[in-house]
Amino acid sequence: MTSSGTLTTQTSNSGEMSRTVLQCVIESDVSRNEVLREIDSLSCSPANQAKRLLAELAEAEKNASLRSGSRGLQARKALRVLDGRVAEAARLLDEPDNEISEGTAQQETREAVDLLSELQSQFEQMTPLASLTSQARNILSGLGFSPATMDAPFTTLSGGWQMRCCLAGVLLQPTALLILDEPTNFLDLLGIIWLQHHLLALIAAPNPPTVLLVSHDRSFLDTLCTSLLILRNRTLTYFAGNLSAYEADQRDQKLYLSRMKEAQDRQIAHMEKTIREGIKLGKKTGDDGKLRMAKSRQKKVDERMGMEVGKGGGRFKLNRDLQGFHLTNRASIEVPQDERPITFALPPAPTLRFPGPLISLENIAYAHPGRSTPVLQGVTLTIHPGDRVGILGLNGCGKSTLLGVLGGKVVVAGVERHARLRVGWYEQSAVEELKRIGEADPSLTALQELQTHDPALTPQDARSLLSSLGLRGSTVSDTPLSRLSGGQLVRVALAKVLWPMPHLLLLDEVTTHLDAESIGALVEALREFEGAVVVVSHDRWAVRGVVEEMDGDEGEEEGRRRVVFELVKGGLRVLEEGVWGYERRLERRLGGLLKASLGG
Ligand SMILES: Nc1ncnc2c1ncn2[C@@H]1O[C@H](COP(=O)(O)OP(=O)(O)OP(=O)(O)O)[C@@H](O)[C@H]1O
Repeated sequence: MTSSGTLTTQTSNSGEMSRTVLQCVIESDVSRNEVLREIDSLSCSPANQAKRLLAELAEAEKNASLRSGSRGLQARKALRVLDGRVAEAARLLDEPDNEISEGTAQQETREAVDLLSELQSQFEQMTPLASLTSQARNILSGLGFSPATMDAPFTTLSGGWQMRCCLAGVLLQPTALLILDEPTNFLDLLGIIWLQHHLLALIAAPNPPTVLLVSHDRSFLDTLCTSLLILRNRTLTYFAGNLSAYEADQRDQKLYLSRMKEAQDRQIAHMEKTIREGIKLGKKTGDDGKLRMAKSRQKKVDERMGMEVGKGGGRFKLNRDLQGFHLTNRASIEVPQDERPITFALPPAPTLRFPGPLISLENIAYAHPGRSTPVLQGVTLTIHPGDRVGILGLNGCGKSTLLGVLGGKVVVAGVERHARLRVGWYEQSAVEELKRIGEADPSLTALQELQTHDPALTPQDARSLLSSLGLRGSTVSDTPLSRLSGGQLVRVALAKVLWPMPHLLLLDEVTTHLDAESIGALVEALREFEGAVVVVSHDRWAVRGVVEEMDGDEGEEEGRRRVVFELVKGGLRVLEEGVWGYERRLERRLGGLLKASLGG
């Protein structure tokens, strides 16, 4: 059976009050449901199928040309069907058929029996419920559910966990086409790594589904994708390879074509010079040979310069590589022009009048009101100007709470700040907050919102700040906030964080609504930023890009500390092997669960 699973369509299926998470996941198997429904409709609708079948059989019984044995057999078959005893009916179907005469009644009976037989074979191919349940439990574990949460009612879950449950439902289905739209959005790194391995195993298994994946997580995309569909300027292009390969190919193509064009331009200039000289000399001396040679060269310049290599990499051939009517025999060399590149330009960080650390936390502890267990305990951390600090950790380990302490919202003992410290804090909920503001005032624009944030900000300064983050023109002054995309709202939120310019930037899951190209541009800008940056993210590529040293960095930024911490059991632990080491550790931790999720 060919079917497709989508993450989005499952939400409403899972909304019933009493069903547990596990039930929701199992029942979201659409192909299984389809077969069960059909069997159900055959056996449970006496008003149509059953009555008609029985009536036809009774009619057939009266027909002298039918042998009673055959009629009896058909009747028994139908009754089994109507009872919903599918396996029993299939066994009867395997019994040798008796002689059956032609006729409408018999024809319909035969159709019903065939249909049942087909349903039976589909049903047999379906995973038995017991193993489906254990598979569902493994998938839910991989996505971070504890056994207790699996048996809790679906409606008691938060939005993020409900989305994980829907994702589990999609992953459970046998499917020919698996469409996943930003599946990592609600996952922590452990969940992302599990999903990555689960999908890798799925596509390596016999009869793998085609997986159509939309994601802004580069590491995830690069590991999984074997080909890309690039939608740009309303045109869809195909590339055989992953995102890194595509970018490298684009760079190589551009370099190759621009070198080819430069060389050919020099050659043309030289040929034109010799043509001019040849014509001049030919006319002066009356040498027709020179004039003929100049003419032939001119023809070559006019018709034969351009692409020397065809689409397949071989010699350029007019018929194959340049179809249609053309005035020349070659395609001209088109060096791909960069589209308006996506850039983020962060204003320079202000300097502090006197030196010293920006902020120090000395053995701090914090428990949320009403909670007995502290979410932070014994945390010691010092941040100096220019530092790059990454904080990784599983969902709920306290990363946002720690940023709350650094940002001054959560007040605890043991915190010392530089007297002039200005902190810019991009909160995880920044986009949702802007959406709320936009809904409350449907005419409010990004420009107005920025000026509300700081009335001292002139419209020109607000425009130039938004423009440095990639928002320009009528998008900032005419389009209401409520109509901006998630990526555009991230830019508005960042503009608010960057004004007035902070010494310390706290970024909590800033990549969530950005596309891969924008994330690349933001990472690039953050690498250049002179102030200190603390980044919390489940995006391995982004944390690596902002915090860790890259080739060619050495010696460039003396004194800049780069460190990645894991926040675990309330405390910070330095990840000596950085993001890479953490990823490997999580893989080891997932161990058997990775094998179990595919029933292996
Ligand atoms: N205002 C609050 N009152 C009570 N508990 C809270 C509050 N805010 C957060 N918590 C709890 O504190 C713990 C840490 O939450 P926090 O948001 O800091 O984690 P996190 O590591 O940032 O999670 P995530 O990766 O999901 O963003 C969680 O168990 C959370 O439920």
